[in-house]
Amino acid sequence: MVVPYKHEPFTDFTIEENRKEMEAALKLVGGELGKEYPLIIGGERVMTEDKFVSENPGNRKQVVGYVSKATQDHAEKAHKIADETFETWRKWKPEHRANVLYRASAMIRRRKHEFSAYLVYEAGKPWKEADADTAEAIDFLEYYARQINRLKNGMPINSREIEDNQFNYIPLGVGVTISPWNFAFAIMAGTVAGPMVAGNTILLKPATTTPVVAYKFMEVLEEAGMPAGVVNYIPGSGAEIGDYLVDHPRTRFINFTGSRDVGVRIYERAAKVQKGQKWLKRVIAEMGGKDTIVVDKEADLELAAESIVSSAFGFSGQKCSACSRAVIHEDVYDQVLDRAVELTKELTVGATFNDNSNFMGPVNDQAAFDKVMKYVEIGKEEGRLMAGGEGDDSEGYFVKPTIFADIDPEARLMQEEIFGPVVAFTKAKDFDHALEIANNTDYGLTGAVISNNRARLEQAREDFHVGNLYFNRGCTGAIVGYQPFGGFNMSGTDSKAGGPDYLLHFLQPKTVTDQF
Ligand SMILES: NC(=O)c1ccc[n+]([C@@H]2O[C@H](COP(=O)([O-])OP(=O)(O)OC[C@H]3O[C@@H](n4cnc5c(N)ncnc54)[C@H](O)[C@@H]3O)[C@@H](O)[C@H]2O)c1
Ligand SMILES: N[C@@H](CCC=O)C(=O)O
Repeated sequence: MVVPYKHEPFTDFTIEENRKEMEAALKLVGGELGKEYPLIIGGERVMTEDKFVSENPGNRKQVVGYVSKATQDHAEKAHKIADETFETWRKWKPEHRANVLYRASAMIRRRKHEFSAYLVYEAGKPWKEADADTAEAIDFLEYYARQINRLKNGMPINSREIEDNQFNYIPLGVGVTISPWNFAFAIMAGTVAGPMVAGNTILLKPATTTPVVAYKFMEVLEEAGMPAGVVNYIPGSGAEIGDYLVDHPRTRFINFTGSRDVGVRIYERAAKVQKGQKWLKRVIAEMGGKDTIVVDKEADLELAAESIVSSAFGFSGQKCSACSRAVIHEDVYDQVLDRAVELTKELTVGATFNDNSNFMGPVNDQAAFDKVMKYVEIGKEEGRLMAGGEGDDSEGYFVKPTIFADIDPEARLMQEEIFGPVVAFTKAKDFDHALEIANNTDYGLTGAVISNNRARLEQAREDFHVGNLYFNRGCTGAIVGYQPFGGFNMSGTDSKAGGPDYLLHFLQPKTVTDQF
């Protein structure tokens, strides 16, 4: 019998044995860098001339891998194979599909640090962040495998004397998973595993800067017993194959995680019924955030400063959940700001593949570096620079953790997703005003309130309009099965990854009445 779900524990790298194991994994993966990777279509390896160069963002000269780039012809072939494979995969017993995920998860757990090492090289993650990403990938596989077992017999409904009514869930068909680079393993694996275990077949288009870790995941799925053609690996550019896959009349659903602009584009395109299309496509689009921590006047101010700093600068602020706005009651504003600045100035920034002591690694690539530095310049015009404000892209893409004070709630720094280590502070005259500012964005993903006043926390529970709300802690770090994750408004369709309803997005209920 399968034991009840429990999330994968994080590794404590202050323990020497763990540190040594991670160093050994980094060495092992270091020896694998620079390889060429093919597409995987129906289990077949297809090497293309044209390749993505996946670089280490902490050392731009280091190539992590050369990854084959799918064309529209490859996408078409993969689509056909996924369509054919659906006819057999959908008939697999749900518990047998779940067994593939249990096996894959066990294999990843045994090679946990190896996967984290890929994330350190390919995404520039600090060890702790890489370890959390790998743990979350394991969690998604374990959790969704259990969830399909919960749904496999449908739901009870009523029957009259002369009939037997049954209500069951069946899969949808071929889905396209389009994943981001920032949780290059967890989100990629979760957005594949959920629909897959539900009986759908998948075309996986991973982010172009982190395709190698996705290839390693494909190898695990295959070794764990996934039949050829169930998940097809087709990295490619958004412009060349992204639109093609979204528009394809045989695409049944799109499971997207990424930026608001791309999510909205996919949503609009998928709404158009194409020639030969027999259904309305489903779109699951989890998008950006502009997340706020509110600090009340009655609050643990040390906790407030620590929560803001860790949520703003963990993984260089490159989380959709990252705190990019701190809204502080005017009575305690200066104290919280000063302490956050002090804590921020203690943080170290540098490469993480050769040094675990750096709190922050690089940002993702040149485009991310340029974007963050552009916002630093905007911030200098919109407010007071209190910490950071500098970047260095000579070896890798490093930006110092940056705090701006006294930013107007309507300013660009308070409204636009930066996706880097920049947080804007603003003053609220009372708690109502703080919530008003917190809700004043197009997004609605995460938020936190630091307060010792129960009535105000309860007020926030009702009025702070975000998909994931936290009290007296930071606003990042949702755990699969404990804090189902997804946002409101322009943060997306609120699919709640890692939640009990998630698989229903990839299933359709069918009612059968047998009259006697
Ligand atoms: N809400 C969430 O759960 C969540 C989680 C992680 C990241 N994010 C968001 O993701 C963004 C960062 O990730 P990113 O930079 O990889 O996002 P992105 O939108 O640039 O890319 C995401 C994916 O979309 C693909 N893509 C680009 N153009 C496309 C097109 N025309 N058609 C189809 N696919 C296309 C990319 O290649 C990539 O695989 C941030 O906005 C962040 O907030 C949200
Ligand atoms: N689920 C992650 C964020 C994912 C988006 O980047 C968190 O809760 O911090």
